[in-house]
Amino acid sequence: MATILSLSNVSKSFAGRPAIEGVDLSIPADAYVSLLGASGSGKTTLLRLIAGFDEPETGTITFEGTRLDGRPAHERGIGFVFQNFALFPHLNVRDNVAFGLTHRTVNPVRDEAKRAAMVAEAIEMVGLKGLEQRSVTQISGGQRQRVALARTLVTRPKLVLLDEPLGALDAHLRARMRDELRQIRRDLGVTFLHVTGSETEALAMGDRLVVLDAGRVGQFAAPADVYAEPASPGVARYLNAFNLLPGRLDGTAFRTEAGLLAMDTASLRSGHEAPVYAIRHDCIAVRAPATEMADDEAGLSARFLASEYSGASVLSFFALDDGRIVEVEEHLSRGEPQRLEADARYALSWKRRDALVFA
Ligand SMILES: Nc1ncnc2c1ncn2[C@@H]1O[C@H](COP(=O)(O)OP(=O)(O)OP(=O)(O)O)[C@@H](O)[C@H]1O
Repeated sequence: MATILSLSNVSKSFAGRPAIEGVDLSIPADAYVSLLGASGSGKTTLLRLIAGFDEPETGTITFEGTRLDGRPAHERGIGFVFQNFALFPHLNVRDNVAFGLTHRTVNPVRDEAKRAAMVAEAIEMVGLKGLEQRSVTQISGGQRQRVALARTLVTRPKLVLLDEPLGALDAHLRARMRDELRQIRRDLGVTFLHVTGSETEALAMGDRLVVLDAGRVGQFAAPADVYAEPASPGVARYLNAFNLLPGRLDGTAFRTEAGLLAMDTASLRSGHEAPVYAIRHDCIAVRAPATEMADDEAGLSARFLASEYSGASVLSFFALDDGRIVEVEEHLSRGEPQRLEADARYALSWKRRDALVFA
């Protein structure tokens, strides 16, 4: 796959504190790339460096084979859509979309007929046909979001940076816009680099997923691969799908404060400073206390605290003997959820091969 954007050893700090550290990335052309990370992990800083609102202290950024060092934002040919997409309130939908084409310094489109055709095409693409004359103060949040997108797409960038573009929308609209964004991107064949703090959004939308961990690239892979095999406890934490139990290797097992966990040697991922045992929420079975474990299983005893329904699944919270909370996810498609008694003890168990042991 051809590379459209590459970053090599890019770093940026604020008042001596690193925000981005030694980032190397090759973003493929014609792809949807999600960028996930905790608050403060450097996501916005990275986008600002690519867009040209900030310059890196070290490293180089290359876009379509050309180094971007020192080149101002408006000459980079990179589009961006930010969360608080400031539209011009005194202009209607069409004029908001046309604004960027008319006023840009590089290749402004002054031919009126050509400009009108490009604007109409962009408006149609984002599904706003019929609303051209409407003031942007008289349309819904989702429609405003689409105006912001059309305003960027009309300039036909090969790369669009999106910083939490769905952040201001309600849950229902967010879900719908996810599909629309993917579809629009596919139709155009451009690259989207989409920053989100939501792991579900990142996993659902990206063909590729970058996980930023304290200013560094924690992992860059297909979402399914990151989910199945996070590269570090830090990456696993952002996915919000793993129980992470600190402890230490003890012979062929892993010792936690809450008990000894049998493990397969194939589960071991070496090279990590602070040892952590990781087991995904949806890999854990809840059984009667003192249920015998099979030879290929591991588990711990825990006290049931509470459950939370979230549509298709139930998330149950248990306390281990060291007070640590373990989460168990049960998919309702597999049948009625178990009835669990508050404060009662249960045996939590899982297949050893489903665990990852970072040590
Ligand atoms: N202009 C600035 N001046 C000083 N520090 C800054 C500035 N911009 C960002 N930072 C710091 O750099 C780090 C990374 O910030 P950044 O906004 O890139 O994170 P983020 O991952 O986008 O966070 P969020 O998800 O909360 O938006 C943070 O510690 C932040 O406080």
